[in-house]
Amino acid sequence: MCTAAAYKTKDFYFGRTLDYEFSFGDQVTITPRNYPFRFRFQGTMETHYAMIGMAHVADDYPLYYEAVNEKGLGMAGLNFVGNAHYGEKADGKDNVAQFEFIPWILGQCASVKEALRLLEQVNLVNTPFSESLPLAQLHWILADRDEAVTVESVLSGIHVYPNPAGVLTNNPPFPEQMFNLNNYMHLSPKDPENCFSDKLSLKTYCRGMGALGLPGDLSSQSRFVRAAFVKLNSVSGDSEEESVSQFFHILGSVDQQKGCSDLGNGNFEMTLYTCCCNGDKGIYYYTTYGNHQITAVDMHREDLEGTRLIPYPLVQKEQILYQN
Ligand SMILES: C[C@H](CCC(=O)NCCS(=O)(=O)O)[C@H]1CC[C@H]2[C@@H]3CC[C@@H]4C[C@H](O)CC[C@]4(C)[C@H]3C[C@H](O)[C@]12C
Repeated sequence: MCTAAAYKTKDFYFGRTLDYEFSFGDQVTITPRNYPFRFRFQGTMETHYAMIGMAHVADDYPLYYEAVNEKGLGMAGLNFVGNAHYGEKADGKDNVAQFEFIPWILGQCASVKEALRLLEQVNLVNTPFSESLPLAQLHWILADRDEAVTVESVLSGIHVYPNPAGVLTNNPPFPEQMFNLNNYMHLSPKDPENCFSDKLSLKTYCRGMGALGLPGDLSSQSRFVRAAFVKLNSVSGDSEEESVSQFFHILGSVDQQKGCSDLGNGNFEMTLYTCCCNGDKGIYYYTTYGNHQITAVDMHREDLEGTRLIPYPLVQKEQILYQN
């Protein structure tokens, strides 16, 4: 499972948790403007917006899990197993292989508005990257500082939904996730009133009782409710430190500890990494399961006119600051 969120203070922040039982070999990867993207059906994109995100680099190609571009548009792919469906190549469409979707959009679009226009033409094609990297069943959240949408390619075609919650997890399909929030409209960050009965003198005996009933488990529907509640009620200062810190706290609400989701054979799902991209500054912040210190890569410290990928291996070990 994974959870993604878009958040705005002074700047725009976008990030996700990636939950899985093993790593694909992830690297924070910058794609500069002149790296040629060779699409399977759409020819070569010689120049494009620069982007930064987490990717598995294979054959010198950045297989992005999520990224933001230099214009502040962010996009993340999250598992959508059993529902995702990609088609065959179709005439008169922009045929984009599933693994090319993030470069296709972030390479050319400066905003969600621009992406919506491009999406009308897109046909997501079921071509795998390679034999060893087969199709991933995903859906996507696309967000800028003004709005967010969810993109789902299913049997009936591509659907683009406005995403006013600005969060995404996994199954069920997005309209059901949003409908399910109706069940939680009574949750509040404020103290509850006694609506139960005026014949009982019920009282708030501690803080935080307004959100009693917020689901605490790791299922994707529960994480959706939790991430939406925490994000939409989030209060933080708007400095870079306060915003980034708050963003990690928001995603901390859906953190998966190793041991709590047993997949059998000694495998456990856990939050392998959590990231927060500042879309305005092009800075990618991350923590990993084994390293709680926030590490950052700033794309503007690199030559964005370059032609070669710039990958950074993750800092995976805990860095403890001894005070004595
Ligand atoms: C595993 C992750 C989702 C985590 C998740 O949600 N786990 C819950 C399981 S569940 O919800 O219980 O089912 C997803 C998210 C993004 C994916 C990569 C996207 C690029 C590339 C596409 C290629 O085609 C295949 C290889 C490739 C590197 C992909 C590997 C893997 O698929 C990634 C990491």
